[in-house]
Amino acid sequence: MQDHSQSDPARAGNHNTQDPSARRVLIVTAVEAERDAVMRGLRNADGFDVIAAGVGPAAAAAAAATRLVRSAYRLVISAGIAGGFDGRAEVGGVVIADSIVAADLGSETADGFASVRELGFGTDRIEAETNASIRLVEALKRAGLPVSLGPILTVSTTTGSAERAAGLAGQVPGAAAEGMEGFGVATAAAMACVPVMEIRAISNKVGPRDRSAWRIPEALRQLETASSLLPEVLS
Ligand SMILES: O=C(O)c1cccc(C(=O)CC[C@H]2O[C@@H](n3cnc4c(=O)[nH]cnc43)[C@H](O)[C@@H]2O)c1
Repeated sequence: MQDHSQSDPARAGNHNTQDPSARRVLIVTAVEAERDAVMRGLRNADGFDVIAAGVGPAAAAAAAATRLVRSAYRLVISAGIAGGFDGRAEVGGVVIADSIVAADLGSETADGFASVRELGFGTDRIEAETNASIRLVEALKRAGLPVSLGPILTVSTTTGSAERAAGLAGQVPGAAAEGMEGFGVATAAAMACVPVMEIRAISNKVGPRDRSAWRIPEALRQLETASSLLPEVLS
């Protein structure tokens, strides 16, 4: 795990503080390029720790949980690039989660996919912090970025076919984007009773895999812009 906290030496020993004003925001990305984009956007703003946890829900959950037991946070954010569902999120746009959905956590059955919720083993959906998410959507619109609010799916295997994309869109009505870390971060946040958000800049369409069509530099710029709005939105 790469840890590039915008650290404040004064908070050493600040573990589990009861002072809400002292609590910080934890932002978890998958890779260093995403972390660096978030940090460029934040421009050394106070009160944010940004870490690159690695790809996938397990690394994201473990890294977030490790930070959450060491320090008190008022909010945790899963941030990065993602695939966008046709008609819901365009490449070069941004998606903010209203809910964070574990889209492939469950069982295949004779009748199709059954989620962990349907199987009676827990939840497949964690609601995002509503007010801050809506404020960020409004700020992104004012900044002129294409933005949508909707479910962001977490998968352990990226979608690689039109059939799978259609299946996921049918399984989760309104599905807007697909990433690989959100539900891991959200699970760690929920267990620590901390609200969560997910911010995804769209680098590619969800569907047949064509890495040459991924617009990563553009998505990282949009992630940077979205991150630059956070200090005001969360103040
Ligand atoms: O190669 C690079 O320069 C580079 C820079 C930034 C990020 C990457 C990644 O490969 C990030 C992997 C990360 O991206 C998410 N992601 C993006 N598109 C999808 C998708 O269609 N389905 C699922 N996840 C997607 C995911 O969260 C990965 O962790 C490379």
